[in-house]
Amino acid sequence: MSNPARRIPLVNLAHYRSGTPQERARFVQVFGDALKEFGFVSVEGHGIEDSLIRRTYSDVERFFNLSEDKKRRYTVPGGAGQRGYTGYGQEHAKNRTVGDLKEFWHVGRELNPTHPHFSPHYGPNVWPEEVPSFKESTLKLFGELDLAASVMLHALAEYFGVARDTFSAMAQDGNSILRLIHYPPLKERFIPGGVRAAEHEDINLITLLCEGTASGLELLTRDGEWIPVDTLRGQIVVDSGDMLSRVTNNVIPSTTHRVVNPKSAEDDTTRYSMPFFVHPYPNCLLETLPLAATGTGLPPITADTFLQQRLREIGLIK
Ligand SMILES: O=C(O)CCC(=O)C(=O)O
Ligand SMILES: [Fe+2]
Repeated sequence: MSNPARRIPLVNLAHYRSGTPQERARFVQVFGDALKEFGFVSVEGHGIEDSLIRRTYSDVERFFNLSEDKKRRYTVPGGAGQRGYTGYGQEHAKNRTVGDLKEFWHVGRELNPTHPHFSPHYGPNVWPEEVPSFKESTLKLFGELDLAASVMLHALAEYFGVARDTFSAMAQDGNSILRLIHYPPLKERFIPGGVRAAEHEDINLITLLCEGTASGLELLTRDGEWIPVDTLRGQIVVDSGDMLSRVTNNVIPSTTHRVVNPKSAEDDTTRYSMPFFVHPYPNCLLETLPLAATGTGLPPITADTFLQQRLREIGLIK
């Protein structure tokens, strides 16, 4: 059952960046409470130009309109889908075997191989020669989302009353990834039993989702109710992932969400979306922070080991 009357909280990032002390404090409170209680929050005033989002979607559409043969040339062998193209049905949610009804492209951070956070597991990017502007638009969007994310992570640290860079330092020059997703109409491609994105939790710290081009995203509330998430123009939807849950000792649990299949032939249109997964640097130790939690939490693990485990569980490492 989904109840369209419930809406996730909305905050304005400009209030945190340049508002009055009261506006800043209010942002911190609403943002933190929303992640804790809902696992999702909508953010406006994020400063990312609408024209950049349009331009990126247009490049993404041009890429996915290429033939299968051309697209497959950009799959990186042995790369666990972390850069370039991953084909339709390749990824499945943890604990499922049927692949999701989507294909996607991953853009990673451009790090020099001599950088201390460079890991041979993740890099370098590849670029589709058929869409010359793809590199510029996606890297620019990557940079802007990265910046917005670090501001949000500052606010989250303030929420917990810990040093402002507690979370942002984990993600600084980290393994964040921009995922450009194409969900074709079901009448064109379908896998029996498949879902556009079966219910799952994101692996990373937080995810920033620019508005999708069609509806379908739903979240599972902490009390077990599926509700639709509107990804409106001008707003970024933010959700909490497993790594944040781990370092906060589940004070901020990760949030289960999914993208449901179109419900009618009329709704059976193409959907694009662009989640930006904020990841720590590979050697970052995910250990329980001394926040308000009780108990000691799970044993420390590096972000890299954790991610490799999860990539196996979702079928990207065979
Ligand atoms: O397409 C969307 O709106 C969400 C996709 C998603 O949840 C994911 O790729 O982890
Ligand atoms: Fe997700």
